Amino acid sequence: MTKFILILSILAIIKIETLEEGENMLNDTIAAISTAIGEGGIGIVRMSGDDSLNILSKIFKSPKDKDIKKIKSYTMHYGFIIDPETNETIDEVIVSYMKAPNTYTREDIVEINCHGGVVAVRRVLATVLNNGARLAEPGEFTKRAFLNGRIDLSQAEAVIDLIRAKTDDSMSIAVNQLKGKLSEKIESLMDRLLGALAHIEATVDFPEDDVDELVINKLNNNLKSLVEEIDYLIKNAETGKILREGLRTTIVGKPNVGKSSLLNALLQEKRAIVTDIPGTTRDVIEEYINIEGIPIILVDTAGIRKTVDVVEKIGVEKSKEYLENADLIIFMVDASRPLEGEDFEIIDLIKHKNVIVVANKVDLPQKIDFNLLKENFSIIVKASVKAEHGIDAIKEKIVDLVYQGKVTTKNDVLVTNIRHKDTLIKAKEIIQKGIETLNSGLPLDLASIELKDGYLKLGEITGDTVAEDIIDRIFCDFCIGK
Ligand SMILES: Nc1nc2c(c(=O)[nH]1)N(C=O)[C@@H](CNc1ccc(C(=O)N[C@@H](CCC(=O)O)C(=O)O)cc1)CN2
Ligand SMILES: Nc1nc2c(ncn2[C@@H]2O[C@H](COP(=O)(O)OP(=O)(O)OP(=O)(O)O)[C@@H](O)[C@H]2O)c(=O)[nH]1
Ligand SMILES: [Mg+2]
Repeated sequence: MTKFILILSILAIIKIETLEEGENMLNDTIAAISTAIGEGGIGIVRMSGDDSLNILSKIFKSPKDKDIKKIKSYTMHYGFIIDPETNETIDEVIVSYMKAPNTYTREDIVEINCHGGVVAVRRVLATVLNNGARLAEPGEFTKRAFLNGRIDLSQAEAVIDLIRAKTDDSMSIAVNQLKGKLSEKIESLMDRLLGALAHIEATVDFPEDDVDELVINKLNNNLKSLVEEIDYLIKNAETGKILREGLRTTIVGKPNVGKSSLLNALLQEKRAIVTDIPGTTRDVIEEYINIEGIPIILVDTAGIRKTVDVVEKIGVEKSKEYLENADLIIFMVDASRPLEGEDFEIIDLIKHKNVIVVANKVDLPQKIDFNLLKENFSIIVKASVKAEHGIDAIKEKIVDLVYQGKVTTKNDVLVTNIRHKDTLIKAKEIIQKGIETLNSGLPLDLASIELKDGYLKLGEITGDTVAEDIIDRIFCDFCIGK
């Protein structure tokens, strides 16, 4: 039992260390513009920290001469921001005050609602900074919410996913994560690991007993089902990543097959120029579309062919670059013509990738040899973009590829973040090693070393057991004012 207690105390120390390191920087009051700059009718300057209300009292004047230091939490007040040095009125505003600890950061928060536009908001921010606040780093408000224990790390990461969500589905996954659904799942896995550890320690404390076969079996079963659950999360993470980041989908093909026509059809607008002249598209066109909740970054490229035209040549090189980074390639061919050299060149470039072949122009007499396509690709859709035929079939194939036959409901816990996925993969490997050790005939407590490591690894997802540099890297990706 003593070792079990030792493990718990190690965990406690790790936790205290992360909190203490954070505390040094938590004393000052930070400020930033929290709304898009120069857009919209109102802009918000937000402060967080002990000094927020005091700073406000230096720069705010209410027409009714209210004592701003005595206002109640969660109330709003009308007045003016005045530069105390020059007595100049900067803006007419409404301010709100939220008293710690029931706030976004768990610190005192003051928000100044100014007139939108670039100048007003920037000058109000400058006044706040001149009177005692420090400019917040990107994500620092949310980082404080994390360091002060209101949310854990995976919840904090969900905040940025929420802001960047491109479809309703990616939004609802982020909201679930913000509400702590992923954390609950990870914590329950960690609890079960701790249970297994306790079990091992209890057994090791009675060395005179033979290690019971039953005990090992039970541990094995528990740990294997734990690994299966981790595996399930890892398997679905590919879908999760696409829902979070979007599916990079590149349309390629030789000139004039109808690539830009397909982009326009999927976008339902005349975005790209379409002509019957081969080599019409010269630059890369990138647009967002939403197919049944899946965010798609759709890329139309210059038709790939050998050309002496300098501009087109650069376009063709770019097309090839985009092929490299695509999650999915839509390879378009002209069904009214036999496959030719340029098609085969492209086939060579893409045959080992994720490809949907679209055989376009089936409204015309067909001359293409489908067997040649089938030799290299398994998904082939016949379409006539001009006759608006086959577009839905293309969308269906995309959805199938993303979900790969798996039905994930909105309430399923879905891992969307690569950091989480990588951490789960590592945790799984460590726990599997633990299972091996457990069954190797070596002393049981050797396995507990690995299981403890697995526990610490899982804790990196919620931030329970995570190094400062990882935390810094996460928050520096945030936008300013969040
Ligand atoms: N004006 C404004 N709107 C905003 C935000 C903000 O900071 N300011 N938010 C910023 O992202 C979001 C709201 N997020 C928030 C999250 C927690 C708390 C908060 O005070 N939580 C308290 C509970 C308060 C209560 O129940 O009365 C707590 O957890 O103790 C506030 C806002 C979106 N809208
Ligand atoms: N008959 C027929 N013509 C089509 C179809 N789809 C596109 N076209 C025509 O084919 C020509 C080329 O279309 P684009 O969409 O510009 O082709 P592209 O592949 O983008 O061509 P580049 O940009 O030059 O590489 C245009 O005249 C289109 O109207 C189709 O399904 N059937
Ligand atoms: Mg084109």
